[in-house]
Amino acid sequence: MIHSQEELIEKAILFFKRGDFSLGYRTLLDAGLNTDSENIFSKVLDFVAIYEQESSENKSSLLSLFEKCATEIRSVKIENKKLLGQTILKAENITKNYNKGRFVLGPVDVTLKKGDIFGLVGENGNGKTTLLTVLASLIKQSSGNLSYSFSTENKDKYDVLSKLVYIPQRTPVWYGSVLDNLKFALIHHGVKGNKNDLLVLMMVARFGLWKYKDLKWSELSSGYKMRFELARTMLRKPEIILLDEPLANLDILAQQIILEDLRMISKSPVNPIAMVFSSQQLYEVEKVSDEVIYLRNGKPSENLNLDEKENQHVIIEIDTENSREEIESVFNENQLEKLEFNGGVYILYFKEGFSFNDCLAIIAKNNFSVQYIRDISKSSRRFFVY
Ligand SMILES: Nc1ncnc2c1ncn2[C@@H]1O[C@H](COP(=O)(O)OP(=O)(O)OP(=O)(O)O)[C@@H](O)[C@H]1O
Repeated sequence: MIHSQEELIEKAILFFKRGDFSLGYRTLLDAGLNTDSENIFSKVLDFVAIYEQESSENKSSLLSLFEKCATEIRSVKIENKKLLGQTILKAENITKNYNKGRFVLGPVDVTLKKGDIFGLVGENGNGKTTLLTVLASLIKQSSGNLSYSFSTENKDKYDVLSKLVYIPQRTPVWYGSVLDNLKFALIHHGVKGNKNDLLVLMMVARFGLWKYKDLKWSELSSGYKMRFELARTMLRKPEIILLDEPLANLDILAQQIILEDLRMISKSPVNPIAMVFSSQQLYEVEKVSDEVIYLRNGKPSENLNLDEKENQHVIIEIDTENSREEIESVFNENQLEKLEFNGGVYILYFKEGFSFNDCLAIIAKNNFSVQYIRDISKSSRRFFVY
């Protein structure tokens, strides 16, 4: 976890030096954005123009310019307001009924702090969108309390909604170019003139839209549309972001970049944001989330703290060409408790005292052909088993 602007800049340089150029670049842009200084923005954008021109994958020739830019950013002292960890949203005993009780969400409790990133998973129709839209105050809960603690007093409902952004699964169509739309969004937020131009370009670079800034909605792929939504959202300086299926329709690389960006945004040492996002990409969700809320029939499952030690039994998911009989034959009855096959992968439940490494050793010794193996003992994946 990064706790200060200084650490963020150090990290950016380290990433770049190690050859993780894109991560270093995005981290540097985050640090630049934190300064909120037009002077710094224009210096960073000089570097951006060179970086974006560089066609080679290997950007190590730009290291000294990168470091120079980092030094400029470092010259702006930023007060550490210690916002990370402050409670910003509290939802207690929330329920929502549809169709005279045919679907009931909850009761659900959610406490979100700045810097928290929560994943929301569950099969289709289990209430993920309903919960997100209740948390976003877009629909009213049937019962329960919902409160926000933003850093400044909210004047009115519009004020609340500007600090809280909900990004729906199907984002609306917009007209004109990426750049013009972002400029317009920022004007709407009260920033005009030179600062508007610079800040928009910073955000365009930050979300990888530099080469696409003149394109229209219809010319962008799903991944870039999502990047645009994030750029537009961040211009509003939100304190809570709620995202419905941001990974839908994205290829694996785009998913990883968006997830890393969500993590970076939420864990910002200067402007940390509380975030909840729903997704069907279970493992990816678990990788970045501090907590996972798993909904089944509208109810959150208990015992889903991923760190909890309660589950001592190892459960593994394995994709292998070996047959059920072969699997059963290599584990003895003191080891394997249960074996399930859903047609795609096997789920093996082991008895207490048998570890994942014990399992790997037996599989290796017996020369199994393994396409894939994963320890799901602490994953919500185990709730998706029938
Ligand atoms: N406006 C509505 N009026 C009546 N029923 C609704 C309404 N919105 C959702 N529902 C019902 O509530 C249930 C939960 O829907 P919701 O969209 O919240 O689930 P979800 O987990 O987001 O599903 P998916 O993964 O398919 O997007 C479903 O049975 C749905 O039919």
